[in-house]
Amino acid sequence: MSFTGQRKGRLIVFEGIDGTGKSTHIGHLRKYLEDRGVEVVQSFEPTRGPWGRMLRDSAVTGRLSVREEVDLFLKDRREHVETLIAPALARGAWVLLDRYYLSMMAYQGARGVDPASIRAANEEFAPVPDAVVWLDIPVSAALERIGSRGERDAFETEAGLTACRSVFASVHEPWMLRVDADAGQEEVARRVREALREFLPENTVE
Ligand SMILES: Nc1ncnc2c1ncn2[C@@H]1O[C@H](COP(=O)(O)OP(=O)(O)OP(=O)(O)O)[C@@H](O)[C@H]1O
Ligand SMILES: Cc1cn([C@H]2C[C@H](O)[C@@H](COP(=O)(O)O)O2)c(=O)[nH]c1=O
Repeated sequence: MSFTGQRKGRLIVFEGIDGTGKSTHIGHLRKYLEDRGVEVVQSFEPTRGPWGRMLRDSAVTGRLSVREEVDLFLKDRREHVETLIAPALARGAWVLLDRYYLSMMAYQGARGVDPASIRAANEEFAPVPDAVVWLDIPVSAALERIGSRGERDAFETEAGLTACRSVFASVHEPWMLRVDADAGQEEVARRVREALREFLPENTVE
């Protein structure tokens, strides 16, 4: 089975290793779209639901086994799709997500689970994105950005992030849009709009 819900809106996902600027650039894109009259629903994974909270707690209190992570991320995402993503797409909103199942391919993939089987398990119920904006920066630059905001958590080791970046790089799909995010915020925001040009209202990029 794959997702069969109505899709009048767009599903745009921001992905990348930690500290690449996903939440910053979702904010910029949201403003750009809302200024042009588009209804935007912004969300993130792991969510604030019960499964998502267990996952976030584990980043601080001690990492779960990879099987437990897979199980919890799938439960969290299923609930996210049912309660927020599918209804928003059905009514025509644009859904901007900070992480989705590409993160699971990268992060649980980096812990030894086959990324292709993770993708297949997710696509049984989760809508395939219209576009994934992969914000790419070198791991050293990401660690610098993470470092400047305080302690790193258990998901944020150098070896782990290097492995995750390789998984993102291995996804070759027309909807996987790599954006070089190792530049100032204004320039990266412009690159994001350029990458999404075909989707944007009136096809304009300013
Ligand atoms: N283009 C940029 N150049 C320099 N710094 C940036 C840029 N974009 C974001 N930052 C800064 O980098 C830090 C991380 O940004 P942000 O929280 O948006 O990243 P993120 O990808 O959402 O992180 P995480 O995945 O860890 O939640 C913040 O301090 C932000 O101000
Ligand atoms: C969706 C998803 C996320 N993760 C990891 C990736 C990050 O290290 C954390 C979330 O932290 P953020 O600062 O809120 O981005 O969760 C994962 O391992 N698998 C997933 O499916």
